[in-house]
Amino acid sequence: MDHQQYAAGEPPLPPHVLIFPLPLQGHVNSMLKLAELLCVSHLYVTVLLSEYNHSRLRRHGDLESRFSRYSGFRVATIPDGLPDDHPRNGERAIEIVLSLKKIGEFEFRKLMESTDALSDGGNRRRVSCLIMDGVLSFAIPVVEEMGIPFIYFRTASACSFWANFCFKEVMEAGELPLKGKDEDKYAYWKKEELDLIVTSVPGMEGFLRRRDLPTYVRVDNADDPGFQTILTETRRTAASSGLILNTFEDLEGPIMDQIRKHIPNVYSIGPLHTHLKYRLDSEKVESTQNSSSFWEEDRSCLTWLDSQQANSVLYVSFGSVTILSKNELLEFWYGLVNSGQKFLWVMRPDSIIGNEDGDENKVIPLELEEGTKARGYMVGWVPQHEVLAHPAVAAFFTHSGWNSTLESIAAGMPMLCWPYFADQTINSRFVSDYWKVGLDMKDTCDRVVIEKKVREIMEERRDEFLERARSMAELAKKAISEGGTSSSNLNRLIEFIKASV
Ligand SMILES: O=c1ccn([C@@H]2O[C@H](COP(=O)(O)OP(=O)(O)O[C@H]3O[C@H](CO)[C@@H](O)[C@H](O)[C@H]3O)[C@@H](O)[C@H]2O)c(=O)[nH]1
Ligand SMILES: C[C@H]1CC[C@@H]2C(C(=O)O)=CO[C@@H](O)[C@@H]21
Repeated sequence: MDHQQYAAGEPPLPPHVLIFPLPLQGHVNSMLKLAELLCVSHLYVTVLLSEYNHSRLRRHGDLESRFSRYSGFRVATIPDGLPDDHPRNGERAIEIVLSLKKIGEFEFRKLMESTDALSDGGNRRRVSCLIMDGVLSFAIPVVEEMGIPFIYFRTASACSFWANFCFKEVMEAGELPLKGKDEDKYAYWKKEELDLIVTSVPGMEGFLRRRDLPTYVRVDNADDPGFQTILTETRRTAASSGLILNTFEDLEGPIMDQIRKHIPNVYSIGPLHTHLKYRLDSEKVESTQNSSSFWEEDRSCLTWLDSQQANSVLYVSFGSVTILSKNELLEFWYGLVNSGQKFLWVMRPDSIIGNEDGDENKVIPLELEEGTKARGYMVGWVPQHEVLAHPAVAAFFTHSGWNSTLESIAAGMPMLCWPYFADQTINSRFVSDYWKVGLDMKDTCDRVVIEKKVREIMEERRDEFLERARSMAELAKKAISEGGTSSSNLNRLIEFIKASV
């Protein structure tokens, strides 16, 4: 126990956890949920955000009001090193990692030294534990010098973490599916070589194909800075006191057993969104419809859903990073309209390449406009948890980001997957071929295929997927309930944090 942290006769100050998510929506969402779970357990928490994202959250989310009931909660900020007009989306999202790798240590050291480890003039204990995003290790030299223990939180799936962890072996086995220099992605997708089974990721030998590997491997040479960064940052996790994953044992237990051979202390504590709701309910804390969105939520979609028949709508969203070319947009649009199904489609304002001047209406053929008026509804950003829980929604057409995948699993919702990049390509393979709760449509963007798959997920095979999705949702519920694996792991994590002061 650190005796300098409280005056004689005063009760000791609570442990102080510093949480640093990679500044992307998908990472901030799940790490803020962990932050709130720790606040509910009366720990002091500081969340470190990038200045850029903090201002977006202040504009569109409800961070301040949501956390105002926790006196031990604070936000701190550092720059991400990118200019304000950097897109921070699409394939360029990796540049956030590369930029922080360059400037992060300097900025983090400055922050920790100038604030005496965020101790607020002695009102708070100095940071006693760091929970760091699993792709960022720049803070580690600083906390090691200060004697602060650290844990990684990888916000992606266990299956993708494990495949990334094995990249070196994949490379040594000659199984890296390198893309030709300047090769167009559609030509690359057609390569038969991508259908070969990967043998060098233990536990996935039977069904993982090269095209299912996380897309960091889709580079023209193994020296690519993005690929190398993911490889080294993932391997570094083994040097930490533990690894937190937003998943649960009944979903990814066998894969986590592989990870535990290298990192014995794995805390699977997901699904975090339902876990948080469960603990807030147990503590009789009102759980508001909280939003940590970087875009304004358009709640009119709920009114539109209210006017639709039960199980009649396909929810379409490709998350916070995906960007589509105008051609891809048209293929999706025709596929959806031609399927004859109702759809609610999230189209972020920044998600179409070349639409910065807001001229999207110029290119929309009349039949698409009419088909959308009759059967569709489009919005910029939605309250996704509420949409997935709405009785009108029958299936989720998703990019297979890990939060969306887990949110869909917890809602017992079948999925049609069109992975865009990163971990999404392996998540979608697990959805279709391991958990069998949906269809994988990777590496194609063709209106005829889209129409066919939409019909399959909405009509022809929905019952089959629904049955498995509902039993998976039950297992997710069991995991976060008292005595469940995620609940016990969260308690174990809190004990670790308390013991490290
Ligand atoms: O209209 C919308 C659309 C999305 N969401 C939320 O935004 C999050 C999106 O996260 P995710 O589904 O994980 O996708 P990305 O935003 O693409 O997340 C990034 O981060 C994830 C976690 O590491 C990775 O799995 C993804 O590949 C990566 O792109 C989810 O919580 C959604 O509920 C909304 O609230 N409203
Ligand atoms: C931009 C990407 C860097 C790595 C992150 C990731 C992961 O495997 O942790 C998944 O998708 C992206 O969010 C991140």
